[in-house]
Formats: sequence, C-alpha cells, structure tokens
Amino acid sequence: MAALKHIVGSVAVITIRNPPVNALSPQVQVSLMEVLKDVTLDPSVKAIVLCGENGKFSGGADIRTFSKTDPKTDIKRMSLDDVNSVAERSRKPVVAAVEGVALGGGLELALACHYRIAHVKARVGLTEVLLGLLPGAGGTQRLPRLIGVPAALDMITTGKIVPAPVAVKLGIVDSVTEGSAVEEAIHLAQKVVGQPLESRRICSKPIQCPPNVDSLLNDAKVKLKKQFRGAESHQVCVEAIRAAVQLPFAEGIVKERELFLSLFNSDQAKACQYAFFAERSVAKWTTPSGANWKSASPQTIRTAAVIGLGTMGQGIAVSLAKAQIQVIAVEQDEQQLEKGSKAVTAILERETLKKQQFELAHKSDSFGSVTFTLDFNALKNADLVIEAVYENMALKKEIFQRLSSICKPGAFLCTNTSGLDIDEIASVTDRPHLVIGTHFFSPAHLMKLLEVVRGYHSSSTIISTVMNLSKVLNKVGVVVDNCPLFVGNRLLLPYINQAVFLLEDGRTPEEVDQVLEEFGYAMGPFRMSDLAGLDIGWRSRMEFGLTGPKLLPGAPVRQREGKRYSPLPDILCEEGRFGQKSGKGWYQYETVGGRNAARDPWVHNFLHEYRRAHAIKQKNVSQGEILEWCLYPLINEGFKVLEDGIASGPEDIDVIYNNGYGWPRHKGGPMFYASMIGLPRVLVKLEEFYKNNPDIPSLKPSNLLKALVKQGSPPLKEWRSQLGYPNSRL
Ligand SMILES: CC(C)(COP(=O)(O)OP(=O)(O)OC[C@H]1O[C@@H](n2cnc3c(N)ncnc32)[C@H](O)[C@@H]1OP(=O)(O)O)[C@@H](O)C(=O)NCCC(=O)NCCSC(=O)C[C@@H](O)CCCCCCCCCCCCC(=O)O
Repeated sequence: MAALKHIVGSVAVITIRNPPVNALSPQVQVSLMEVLKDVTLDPSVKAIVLCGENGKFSGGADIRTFSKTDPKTDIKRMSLDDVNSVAERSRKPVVAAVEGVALGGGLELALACHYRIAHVKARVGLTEVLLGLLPGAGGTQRLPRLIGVPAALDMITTGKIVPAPVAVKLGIVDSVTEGSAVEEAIHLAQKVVGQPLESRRICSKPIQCPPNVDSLLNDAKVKLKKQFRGAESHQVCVEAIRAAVQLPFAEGIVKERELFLSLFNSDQAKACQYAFFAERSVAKWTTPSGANWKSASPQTIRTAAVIGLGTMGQGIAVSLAKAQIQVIAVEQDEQQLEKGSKAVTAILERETLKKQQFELAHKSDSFGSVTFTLDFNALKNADLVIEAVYENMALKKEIFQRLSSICKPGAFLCTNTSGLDIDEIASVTDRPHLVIGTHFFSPAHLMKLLEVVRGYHSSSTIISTVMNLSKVLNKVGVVVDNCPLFVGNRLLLPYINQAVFLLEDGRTPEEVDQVLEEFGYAMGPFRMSDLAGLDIGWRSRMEFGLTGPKLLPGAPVRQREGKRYSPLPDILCEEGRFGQKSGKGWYQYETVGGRNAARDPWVHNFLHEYRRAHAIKQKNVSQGEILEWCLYPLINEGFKVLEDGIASGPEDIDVIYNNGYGWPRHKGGPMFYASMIGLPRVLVKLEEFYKNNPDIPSLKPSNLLKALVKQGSPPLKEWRSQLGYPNSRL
C-alpha cells in the first residue's frame, strides 16, 4: 500500500497502489502526502501526474478502515483533505489521469488536481451518500464550484456514477481519451508547465448560483425525504452544499467536516456500509460439496431464450437484451406473442432513449436483438433458456420436458418460479444438473435482485454461470437453496399475514402502510400487495385448498388447520379487486393500472362490516407495536431460514431484502436490523406475541434466535459460525 513515484522527463508520475481498487487508506494517504511533498520540493520536477495502479484511479477512502477509526483523534492526525490541499496549492501543475473509476474520495482527490484527463471508459462519482456519509474531503465544496449547484446537487445526493463522456460534458473532467489516460496526462502536464494555475484551482472559483438557490435546496430536501424515507445522509448532503453556497471555501470545508462527522458514527452509516460489504460477500457462494465461486467456471451466454411474454417475461427479455445478449422470445399463441412483442419493443425503445440521454449520444454498445416466435424449435441453439410462464407446476413440467428434447446438450434451463419446487421441475428433464431457479423481481429490467435457487442436482457450472449472468445483467445474484417460496417470499408471507390480521383487529390499510413507510419501506404491505396483484396469492391459496372450491366444507372462516387465517384478501379478490391492475384493491386507483393509491370508503365499510359480522373487538395498537408485530415475525422467519440452511448467512437474507423487497438500505436488512435493536428485544416480543396468539405459528421464536440470545447475542458476523455444517444445505 503506497504511492509510488517515477519520473518521465520533468514529470513526476505518482501511482496510487492499494489493490484491488486503490482505496485511499490512512497509510496510502500518508504515503501520498510524503511523495507529493517530495516532488513539489524537487527542482527537477516541473509537473505532476496522479494515477492509480492497474487502470483504476481510486475507489475512494478505504471503507474497511472506517470501523477501526476513532474520529476524534484520527481526523486531527491527518485526513484526505490535507492531501488534497497540498495537491491543489502546488505551484507545479498536477494532472489527474483517471482510468477505471474515481469514486468518492478518489474523485475528491482528482478535483483537487489542476487538470483531469479521463479514459473514455472511466466512471466517476461521489458515492458517499450510499454509504450513509457525505463527501468529506472537499467534494461538497469543489464540485458545485466546478459544475454548478444543480448538477452537483444531483450527483452528490444520489451518489450517481457517470461515464467519462458525461463527466466531460458536465465539466468534471477536461477531456477524454481512447488511448492511455496516463500518457495523455503526461503530455498535458509537459504542455502546461509554467502556465498560471490560479484559475485551475477549484477552491478559488466563485460559486455560480441560480437565483432561486434556496428553494432549489429546500425542494431537493423534500424530494429526497420522499425518495429515501428516513435516510439522513441525503438530507445532510444538501446542507453541505448549502454551506458551499453561503460560505467562503475554507469555512465551507470546516462545515463539511462537521457534517461528515455527524454521520460518520451513525447507525445508518454502519447499516449502509454493512449492506455494501454484504453484497460483495454473497457473490462468494459455496456449496457443501466444496464447489465455490472461485473453483467453478462460468460459461458465457451469447444467446438466451425467454418462454412466456407476460410482465415477467417481458422484463427478463429486456434485461438480457440490454446486456447485449441475443434473445429469442417464445409465446404459445399469436395474440400473446403480438402483445408481448409490442410491450418488449416499447420498453426497449424507452431504455434506448434513457441510455442515449445518459451517455449523451457518445457511441455506445447497442442492445442485443430480440426475435419473437411461436416456434419452440427456435430454442435449439440457445445457450440458456428462462421459462417465465405463470405459476403452475403441470405447465412448467410440460415445458421443461419439451426443452429437454429441443435444446442442445449443455444448454442451461432456468425457471422463473417465485416459489415452486425446482427439483420437481428438474426431474422431468434429461439434465437436472443444468436446471436452476432464476427468480427475477418485477419490473425485471429494473429490479436489482436475482434469487438464484439451487436445486439438489444443480451443478457448480450452472450456479456460477447464472451468478456471472446476474453481474452481466447489472443485478445482484444471491444463491439460496430450494424450499417453498425460497427466501424472499418465505419471509414476506408472515409479514403480510400479520398486516392483514391488524385489519381484522381494527386498523386500516392506510394506518399500517404509514407505519411501515415511516420506518423506511418504499411501500407499506397493502400498497405493495396492490402493486404486485392480489390475485397471485389468491390463486396459489386456491391451489393449496385454503380458499375457493377446493376448501373442505365446514372449514371455519378464520382458521385453517388449527392456525389463524384471514379470508380478507380472498374476499377482495372474489369482488374482483386485484389491486392496481383492476383499479381497486386495498385502495382505489384513478384508472385500471393507475398508480396513485387513494383511500377507498368501500374497503373501510367492508372491514367494519366484517368485524361486526365476526364480533371482533377492536384492539388498541400503538404505532410501535404495529411495527414490531409486522417485522419481528419476518425476522423470525429469517432465523428459521438460516436454521434450515436455505440461506448461507444473514447477509444473504439482507441483500435479498435490500434489493428486492424495498427494505430501507439505511437499516441494513432485516437481520442487521435485528442485531441493531438487540436480539433479546426481538425474542421477548415474539414470546409475548406468541403467548397471546398461539394459533399463529410464525410467532413462535426460532431455535437459532433463542440460542443466540442464550450465548449473549454475538455480533451478526459470528452468526454464520453458529449454523454449523449439518444444517447448512448450501
Ligand atoms: C470501486 C467499485 C466500482 C469496483 O467494483 P467491482 O465490481 O469492480 O469490484 P467490487 O465491488 O467487487 O470490489 C472489489 C473489492 O474491493 C473492495 N472495495 C471496493 N471499494 C472499496 C473501498 N472504497 N474501500 C475498501 N474496499 C473497497 C470490495 O469490498 C471488494 O473486496 P472484497 O474483498 O469485498 O471482494 C466498487 O467496489 C465500489 O463502488 N466501491 C465503493 C466506492 C465508494 O463508495 N467510495 C467512497 C468511499 S467513502 C469516501 O471516499 C469518503 C471520502 O469522502 C473521504 C472522507 C475523508 C473524511 C476524513 C475523516 C474520516 C475519518 C478517518 C477515516 C480514514 C480514512 C480517510 O480519511 O480517508
């Protein structure tokens, strides 16, 4: 870990070396400072170029060192800001050669240089907000001075990463090159020796403010509050930019530091940084047979097929095409094919437009083509097939049997089921080892999560191929084991049930949603159910004989097999209320397919009548209790999933929830949240709930939770070791 120097003519090239992303650890900063001071004093050096080793400028401050830092002492000792200051004040021109990435502190360092040259494929951004922080090394003061308040506000408060061609257009970098950015930077450095530098120092630039800057900042806070419910860092970023607007540079830097420190040790920052590393750790899957992400070799997918062009199939086809994969989309009848192809084409057109706007018409790789067909034989050359028909085991088995005979040997067969048995589907094929579950989330071309469901026979090749594909699709893949509903939906079920029980007990959909949305969820359980479609769960409950014609005569209305059951969602579906798709569900919508949920007097009246008919007494439940009543059973199910070896660690569950279920990232995920509030609290409340509701089995505390509390609630990173091999199926 160091900053290395070599001399090219009269130019000193300083290379940041700290693999894999040249993070600016405290040691790297000390080393950078020493080398910078050394070359500024060296009379033979006339200009300086700063770059990163292995084609990466820098991924920013070393996040791993944050938890080991005592901000009171360490910050006084030295900080990246001091390094930036030395670079900026240098009387010799300093040119940043940005290759790969310049993120967070990496970009802040580049902003302190007098010139910035970027490779055309480089990407830059101030991503700290996503780690629950703000740019703390001058980024909030320099970027608005360089590119103006509105553009800087957008980048800093969203953590957006922009490609070099956009960065040059915005004015973040001076020019881009398709050749070596370092060579170009050396060339520029030689050219500008002796030229005045004052106008190149961003700290000296006056800030250009739009006349309405105050309302711009205030409006941004309101918008961010809605978009990132309960998250502090986005709000504090705006305040740091306000300091840039109102204060001279030096005072702005002091304010930025003060605001940075207010976030640095917060629970939210810890949660976001945990979420960052959790995502990296789940990519490192392993199986009981010893196969893992390192040993298995993924196959490249050039041609993929999608079977079924409903909402999921459309999104999957778009997702593949966006990753430059050639797609064959198959439907069973002309009408469905036409409907599906129109939808896919329309989404692809929108996505192309977005891409062009984002990349500012810089030449970029085009999307893969999508061929629409009714002919199953067109699949014979596909490298991978994703079946995305509706949830019906018999239909899926029929399709997989056909795929077995049509697809080339070695083709991977995936099913986009959201909970059916992968092994049963694989059993009808000639290649169970090449069958796997790929559970996408709707809309599949936008949602980040891919639950990769390993069947009993799934080979390490198919696991690694699909995990690799998830990266290619810009998604986060998480390997889980095969069980009914897999991980995400298995945890969702008790959460939704608990929410519905609250309606029986006297609460309204609006009250329950409000509590969960204030907690930080993008949508409360009822708004979310309306979006997903109430009919999906209804059909599966009918299939299982819990409601509808298969229900045994004489079954009590509010119980099934001795367990509490609420028929409320079934009754809504019987009334044709399927959610947004029918214009009414738990809420009413302006039109069929409308998005704006409004209170529906029909629902309120219906709930009132239902309670009266069943003589249910209203219970007084506080907002805090609503939260615990809904979340703790979800967390409890998470512990049961770990106990059963369905997920290999708490991080896997958290990554699934953060990326697929709208869990607020600044709360880390359900398992991290449990560790933050304390396992004893979760256990005590579950015990109390279960005692009062013995007919709700999901309230019965899991053995793992009890065992962890008994052991004094070890930190989350130690839970995995408690699981032990015999239980772990992954
Ligand atoms: C960089 C990426 C885009 C690379 O993506 P890719 O897909 O290629 O690879 P991975 O994501 O799998 O990453 C590979 C590997 O690298 C690890 N890693 C990545 N980034 C960092 C990092 N910044 N620090 C440490 N480790 C990192 C990653 O974990 C993988 O390793 P693993 O073993 O897990 O496989 C992508 O990785 C990415 O987006 N990275 C994050 C970029 C980012 O958000 N950077 C901002 C960091 S925060 C920051 O820069 C703050 C600044 O404003 C400086 C503030 C200074 C304030 C002073 C007071 C602070 C108190 C004192 C603290 C001491 C530190 C200091 O002063 O600097």
